[in-house]
Amino acid sequence: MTRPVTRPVTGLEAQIHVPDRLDATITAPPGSVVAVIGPNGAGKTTLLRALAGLVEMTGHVTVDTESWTDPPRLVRERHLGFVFQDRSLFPHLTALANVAFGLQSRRTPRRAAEQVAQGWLDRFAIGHLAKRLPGELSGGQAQRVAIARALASDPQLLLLDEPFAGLDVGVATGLRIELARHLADYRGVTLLVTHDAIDALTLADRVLVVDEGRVAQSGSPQEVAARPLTEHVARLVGLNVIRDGEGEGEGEGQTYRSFTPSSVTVSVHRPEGSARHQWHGPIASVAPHGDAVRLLVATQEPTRQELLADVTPGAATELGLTPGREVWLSVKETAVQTYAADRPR
Ligand SMILES: Nc1ncnc2c1ncn2[C@@H]1O[C@H](COP(=O)(O)OP(=O)(O)OP(=O)(O)O)[C@@H](O)[C@H]1O
Repeated sequence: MTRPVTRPVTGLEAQIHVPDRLDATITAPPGSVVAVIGPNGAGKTTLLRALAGLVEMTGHVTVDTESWTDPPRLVRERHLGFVFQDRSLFPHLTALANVAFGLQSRRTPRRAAEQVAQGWLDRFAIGHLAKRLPGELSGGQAQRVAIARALASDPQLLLLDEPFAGLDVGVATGLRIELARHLADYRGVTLLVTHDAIDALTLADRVLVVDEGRVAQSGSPQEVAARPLTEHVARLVGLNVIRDGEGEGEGEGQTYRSFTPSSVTVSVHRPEGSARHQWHGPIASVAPHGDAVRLLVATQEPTRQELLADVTPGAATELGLTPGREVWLSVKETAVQTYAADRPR
């Protein structure tokens, strides 16, 4: 759906400070999809809620050259669509009326709003549930209504907080395809909080990594996946990453080393020689991973972090690789990628 051009479309520019919770700067051009990733409690939801006007903040939020913070606009005065984790559908309105609500509040006549709303519900395969109240829907169905509602009014800013969480795989896949189709034509800015590397890699043009209330990294999904700067992202993309010179400060100038779990050699005795990339510690967990067995090893000084190593099922049995077993890990120099952190943009 395209919106008539009534104002400049320049995207999002925001600087957000929420005491003790978040300090983040974000810019996103029109039509871009920014995946926001980071561990639990990092500040991702706070970022979205601050943009929506639901959290007290200092700084500024500018969308398509309009300031939403100076003077402060109420949530309902911000043209945004959001799906928060609690879904927050209006309990007394039917699914159809929930989706039509945003359109009507932007002066679309009721009949027309309901037609558009029905189209969205049909697209998400829940058209037959239009007359149900949220309390009569399953969690997954309510989530689809919430996503339909967020998209239907063609907002300037779309905020999706883990929209696929808790859905079964088939439904999530269908929604992803539908959402990707919609986002391809959407001229506003989308922020998508996700714990899924697939979402970040397939739906987003940019990734913003939030860690401990700060932006730890930002870049294209390919850049971030290839050169992760946080352990959390390394895990999401299935890599090991080690920060060199711990304690020497972080961010710009810091050097990182990354390598794949399959490049790690696991032995139960200290390997001969003095390989530069060698660690030692007990196995924390063992799990199947595709055709391999993936070990998580809690390495000791000086790295003191968990590293992944893939071994064949045969080797796992032969070497008795079970949790608690002490092992040595080593990696050849040629398998290690070394890079420096750029300043987060
Ligand atoms: N209403 C609140 N009042 C005070 N602190 C809060 C409030 N909501 C969240 N926090 C704190 O702010 C920090 C960031 O929380 P936030 O919900 O933004 O994290 P998140 O990255 O979205 O995490 P998750 O992935 O678990 O949803 C956490 O330390 C959290 O405990």
